[in-house]
Amino acid sequence: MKFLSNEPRLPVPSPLMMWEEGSFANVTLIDRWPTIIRRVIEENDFSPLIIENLDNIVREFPNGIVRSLKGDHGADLEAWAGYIEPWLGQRWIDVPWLFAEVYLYRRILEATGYFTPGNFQGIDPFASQKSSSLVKVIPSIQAMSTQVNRFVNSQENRVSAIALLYFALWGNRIDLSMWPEDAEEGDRSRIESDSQQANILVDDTAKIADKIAGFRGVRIDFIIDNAGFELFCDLCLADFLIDSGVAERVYFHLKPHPFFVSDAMIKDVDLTLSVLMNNSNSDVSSLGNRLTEHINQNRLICRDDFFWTSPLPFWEMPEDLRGELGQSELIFVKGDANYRRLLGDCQWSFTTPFEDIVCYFPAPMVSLRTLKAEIIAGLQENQVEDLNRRDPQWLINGEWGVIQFSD
Ligand SMILES: O=P(O)(O)OC[C@H]1O[C@](O)(CO)[C@@H](O)[C@@H]1O
Repeated sequence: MKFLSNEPRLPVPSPLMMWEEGSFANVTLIDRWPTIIRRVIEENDFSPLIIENLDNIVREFPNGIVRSLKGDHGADLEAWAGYIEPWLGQRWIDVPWLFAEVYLYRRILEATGYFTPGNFQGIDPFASQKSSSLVKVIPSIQAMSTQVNRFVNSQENRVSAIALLYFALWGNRIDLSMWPEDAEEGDRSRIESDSQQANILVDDTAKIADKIAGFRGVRIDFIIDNAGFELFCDLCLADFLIDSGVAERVYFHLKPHPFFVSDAMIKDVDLTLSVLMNNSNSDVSSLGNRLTEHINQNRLICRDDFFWTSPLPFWEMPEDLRGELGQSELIFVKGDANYRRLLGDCQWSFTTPFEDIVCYFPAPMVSLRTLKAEIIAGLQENQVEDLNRRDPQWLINGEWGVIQFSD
């Protein structure tokens, strides 16, 4: 029997909070957010007033109070009045982590005048980090473009699809809110084939490849996460789906404004394509040209929507967006923050069946996510015990991934 509902099938547990000392959410509030804001100040040429606005946000952590947004001309102000209402007047440390984090990124834009007519309107405070991270991964992009062009000319569609799914997963290891592009972390775009499979905790790739094998000229969607190497990997998968005839159209759902440092907007797709097209390596430029052709022919379509930058769980998706996504045969949900929203950022037991939570999703979906928050579903009990023994940081270090399919 098909279960039809707009909500998870199980009672929803309470959300992840930030007050628990030692939790990743607490470290995020106390250490990571101030670092992110200081970096925005260093990397931009903002006015003294804007710098003061940004400094003031840092001073609010952790005991400052959640307040309404100022009338900064954002098209999302009315929606935000509703999101903030339940938490108004409460301390940052006492409100749910997901709400606080999304509110923080909106407050940064209020502080920098992103929506306000004036000198800094439309300036992406994270632009320089995004573009230097893209430059840094050019060698990986060159190596991968050669491979992708081979996939496109090969008859082995199943093998190609599986390889590209792994790339699209591990591309999510790079995330500038966690690992700034100049961090001494080694090259996170390096994808080693042995760790590709060994570190995947749930791997539904075979089921997805079977599903894709049955498609001809369908619609496929991506709820996109980071710009840079991850977006490049997503573009490679989209290119393959279109070229192989699997998809007639691929839709990319992007953020309407800067978010979580490295999240991709439509302008980041445009920038990536122009970097690819202008690269001196012919494998890279031909891939860039092909992707641009897909855009020109309306086969690769980029959309944005304020729902993607809201603090709501995905089961509160507005009806029009739900109807739109419902036309898709398969939706790739990319990255950690989107995974948190899929699960409502709640404290599910790690062994809760994934399907029992995400059954509300409007179309078959695949989550491709490396773990960067203390939330997950769909594991086996012995897996959790084993991971706790082997790698105490397994939930947050980005070294482990899931490819979880819900039909
Ligand atoms: O780019 P991603 O994969 O969505 O990750 C965003 C990161 O920011 C966080 O929200 C923490 O600040 C994590 O959940 C996640 O690691």
